[in-house]
Amino acid sequence: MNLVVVSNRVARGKTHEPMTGGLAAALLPVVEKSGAIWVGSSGRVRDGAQKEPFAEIEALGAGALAMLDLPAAHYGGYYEGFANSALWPALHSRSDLIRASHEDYFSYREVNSFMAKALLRFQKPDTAFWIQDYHFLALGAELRDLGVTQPIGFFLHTPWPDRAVIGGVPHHRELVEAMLAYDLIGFQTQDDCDNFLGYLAADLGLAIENHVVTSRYGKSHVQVFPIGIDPQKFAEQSAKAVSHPDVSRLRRSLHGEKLAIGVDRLDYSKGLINRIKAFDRMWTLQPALARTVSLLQIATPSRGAIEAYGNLQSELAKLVSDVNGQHGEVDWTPIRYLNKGFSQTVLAGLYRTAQVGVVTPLHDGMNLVAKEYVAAQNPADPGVLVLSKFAGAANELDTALLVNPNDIDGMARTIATAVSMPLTERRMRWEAMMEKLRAGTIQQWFADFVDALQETQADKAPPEPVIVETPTVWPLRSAGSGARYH
Ligand SMILES: O=P(O)(O)OC[C@H]1O[C@H](O[C@H]2O[C@H](CO)[C@@H](O)[C@H](O)[C@H]2O)[C@H](O)[C@@H](O)[C@@H]1O
Ligand SMILES: O=c1ccn([C@@H]2O[C@H](COP(=O)(O)OP(=O)(O)O)[C@@H](O)[C@H]2O)c(=O)[nH]1
Repeated sequence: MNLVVVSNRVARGKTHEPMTGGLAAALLPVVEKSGAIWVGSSGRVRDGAQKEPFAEIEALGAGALAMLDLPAAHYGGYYEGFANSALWPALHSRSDLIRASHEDYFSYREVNSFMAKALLRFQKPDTAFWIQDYHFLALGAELRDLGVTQPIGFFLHTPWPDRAVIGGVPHHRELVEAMLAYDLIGFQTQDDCDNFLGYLAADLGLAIENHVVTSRYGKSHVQVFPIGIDPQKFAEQSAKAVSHPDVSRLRRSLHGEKLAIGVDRLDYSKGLINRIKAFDRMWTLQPALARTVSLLQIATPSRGAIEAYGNLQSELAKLVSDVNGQHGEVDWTPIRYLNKGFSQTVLAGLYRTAQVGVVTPLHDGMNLVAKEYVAAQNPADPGVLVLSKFAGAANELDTALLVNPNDIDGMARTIATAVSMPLTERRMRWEAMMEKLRAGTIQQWFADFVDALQETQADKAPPEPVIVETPTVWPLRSAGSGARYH
């Protein structure tokens, strides 16, 4: 099978650089090994891209990475607009933040259609397409409209909320109907899957049998595939990274004091405000914990052109400054707050240095940081994970200290409990979590999805290999080493 993976953001094979987001971080090692072609945005835009598309193509393991310049006229409306100001807030149950104009929706559909046409160049008779995430809900339908009959799968990395919330997204009905062009639709958790099926049944009046729904496109299989990490890799990296200059400088600066760590994109879904308030509350209620435990919060800038993100950045910076002003001493800073990214190698060492990992999103598809923190611990003296019950990861990491991120007092008490947890209990909880991580690796996730996508073809007539030639399908101009695709 010739696999074509598609996502808005792609990652280049450089593990010494920070990864922006879990999707790119998770896919890089597995796509690299699989020999697939990974197609996504180059992060650049181009006037007239629809007439003359431009892709930078480079080798990626046994396969290739194709990075497309997206149409300048539609990029903003697609990425900052419909994808991240309408779909993202809705998918994270923040109806209050939904902002969507008809122009943005038009741009979103234009970029989906642009991507579909670009993908035809990578199509072979035995191709299977695997589309990632909410940026491309309608890409499968666009491909079907272009005559593609090969298997097309879709995986959503975010939550799928209650049907009432989805109902608040303009054009929700046509988008969900378009999703039914996918042969396989994957979700992170059973709750997401149930919410989606609930929408199909109640809003579209569709019958669902054994997680299979039939629409004008045929059958779509709806299943759960919790994304994982490579725990072995994080364990090895973290053991090595203790001697990295950033990690050893951090350790020396602690003077034996305990450390809690948070690593998040600066996103309102991550619950950063409530987290900082919980630390504030903890130091207020238990002053003995001042100087005993501090917080290192890495908050990597994200989607800064969107108002809600800019507002969060200002609010958070002010809150951190207030809390440091309140609890700090001439020789002690309660919160080290960094707006920059680190490579995963360094992160692994930072995770291992911290006795407590705090992962407290209000809603999160999975949250790979939670899994990475666990995998990076020293088996002889593991740290404690404080984890929101609203992160997808909580389904597997159920021996973490689970918290309600809206309950600031509760979180404050739980962080204090984590700081003083005895070694035997830490080990017991950690070993149970490691077992789950070893059972659900990223390699397993990738293989399970691809196998399930192939299985969806069992009840179909063998596909006619269709290579569509229409005047709207253009050749890609390319740069780099992969000209073999053109
Ligand atoms: O590409 P950006 O706009 O910079 O955003 C970064 C990514 O954020 C989201 O990541 C999700 O995927 C993770 C892996 O499955 C999951 O653990 C996390 O809960 C999700 O939030 C987004 O879904 C990606 O498309 C973005 O690339
Ligand atoms: O400075 C940083 C911060 C984060 N990450 C990576 O970014 C990903 C974040 O994924 P997660 O699922 O936690 O959240 P997302 O940002 O995708 O919503 C993880 O793999 C982290 O290791 C990184 O490489 N450097």
